[in-house]
Amino acid sequence: MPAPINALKSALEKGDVQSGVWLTMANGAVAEIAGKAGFDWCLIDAEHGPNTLTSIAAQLQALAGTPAHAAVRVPMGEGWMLKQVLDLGVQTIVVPMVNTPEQAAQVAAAVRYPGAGSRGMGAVLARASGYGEIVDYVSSANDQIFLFVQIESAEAVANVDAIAATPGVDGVFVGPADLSADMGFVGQYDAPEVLAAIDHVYARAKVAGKAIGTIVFDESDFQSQIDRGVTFLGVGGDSFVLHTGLKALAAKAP
Ligand SMILES: O=C(O)C(=O)C[C@H](O)[C@@H](O)CO
Repeated sequence: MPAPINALKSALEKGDVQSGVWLTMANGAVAEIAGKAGFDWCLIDAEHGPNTLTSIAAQLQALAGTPAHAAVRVPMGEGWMLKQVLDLGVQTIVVPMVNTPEQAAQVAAAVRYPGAGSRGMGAVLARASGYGEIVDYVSSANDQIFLFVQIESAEAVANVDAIAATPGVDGVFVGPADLSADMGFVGQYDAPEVLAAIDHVYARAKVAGKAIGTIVFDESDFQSQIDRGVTFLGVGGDSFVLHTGLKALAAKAP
């Protein structure tokens, strides 16, 4: 029995748009609600969400019972973090702050077993292999990994060709908030210089044949992102929806 097919990877490789939501509340019930809401994927954010391996595991178990594909963003591209998250069974990984091809190569190696990387062996006892049920996990896991590296600094933009060309990098994900801040336009996601940099990243990712991801919060931006080549489209976050939804409800309360 091989590793499960990564349906999100299959869809992205066909160029299908896959939209999803950021999960930052570290809560299994929230993950379950989001997973059943109709999104193609839910991303458990361990960079800006208060997530631990325990809360990530709980959300993965919750999402397993829903149609949504589970992705995880690790806090940084550290091999030990990636190993632990992969052993939980995650197959789609987003790594923030990848600025150089050397960093891209390091994280690409960390998420795949020898032959294509340096991922440590341990899954036979882990959730990833069904605690040993998936006897061919190690020999089949590499092909089901989808790695997004985040382009979210001026340095990363300057290095985008080399980063995108890195073997094992499957997609580039633009972080508008950090990119605009690093470029000197804090909070100004629509500054012309920022938009030009993002367009450059998108164009170079297309040349490299890699998937493009980003996250926007205004539904009026969704189609333009898709028109520009984004297929892994974040459309919002759990806490933001809860905040705005509860405020709207409170406004109606007698
Ligand atoms: O820099 C960004 O923008 C991202 O990487 C996405 C944010 O971290 C996410 O919290 C949505 O704003």
